[in-house]
Amino acid sequence: MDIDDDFTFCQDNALPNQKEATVGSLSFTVTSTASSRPNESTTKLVPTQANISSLKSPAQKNSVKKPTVRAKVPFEKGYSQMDWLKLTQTHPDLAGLKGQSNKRLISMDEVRKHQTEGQMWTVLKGRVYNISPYMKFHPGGVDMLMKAVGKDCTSLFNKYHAWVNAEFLLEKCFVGTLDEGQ
Ligand code: HEM
Repeated sequence: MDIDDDFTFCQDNALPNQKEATVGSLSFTVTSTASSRPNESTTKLVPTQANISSLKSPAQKNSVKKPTVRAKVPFEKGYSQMDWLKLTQTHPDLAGLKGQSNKRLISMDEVRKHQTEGQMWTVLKGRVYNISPYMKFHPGGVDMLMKAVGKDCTSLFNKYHAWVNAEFLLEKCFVGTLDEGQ
């Protein structure tokens, strides 16, 4: 509300262009307000801080997304993905088969029994792997991969990285096919 419109705002003798007038027995103080208003065209409207933020569209507000935290573990020297690929090409028996065929069915019971150093088995998408040699190469860390040992880790695997080509990475660690009928 403007000062001039506010009848509670008393400015006795404060305004210019005042004169006395009478109508019958009543007398009034007549005040001309024509020149007392500031020139509105020169008035600047400066938005407050609160207004500035409310002027932003919702799209602008949410355009900066927080990055998803990825718990990738820095690899130890000699345990990069490149080192793993080299090892898969040079090691004669990463699966630890010792001459046994990998063209056989393996029960879940047998998988559960393989939880020792050198023989850590897991099931991924119906295939059984010895992940023991891959432990220190796993970019998600040893602790995470240990959760897969002796179990079917398919859902965990898909939860963290369904896009990873494990069939290729663990090709040389393949020990057999899970016997789904058991
Ligand atoms: C068993 C076979 C597995 C293989 C071959 C494998 C392989 C990989 C690879 C290649 C990466 C790097 C992914 C990237 O750079 O985008 C990775 C990261 C990771 N893995 Fe695995 N992984 C396996 C199982 C698991 C399991 C069972 C878990 C969880 C219990 C897990 C948890 C993680 C985590 C937390 C990361 C780091 C975060 C990320 O890259 O998004 N992995 N893994």
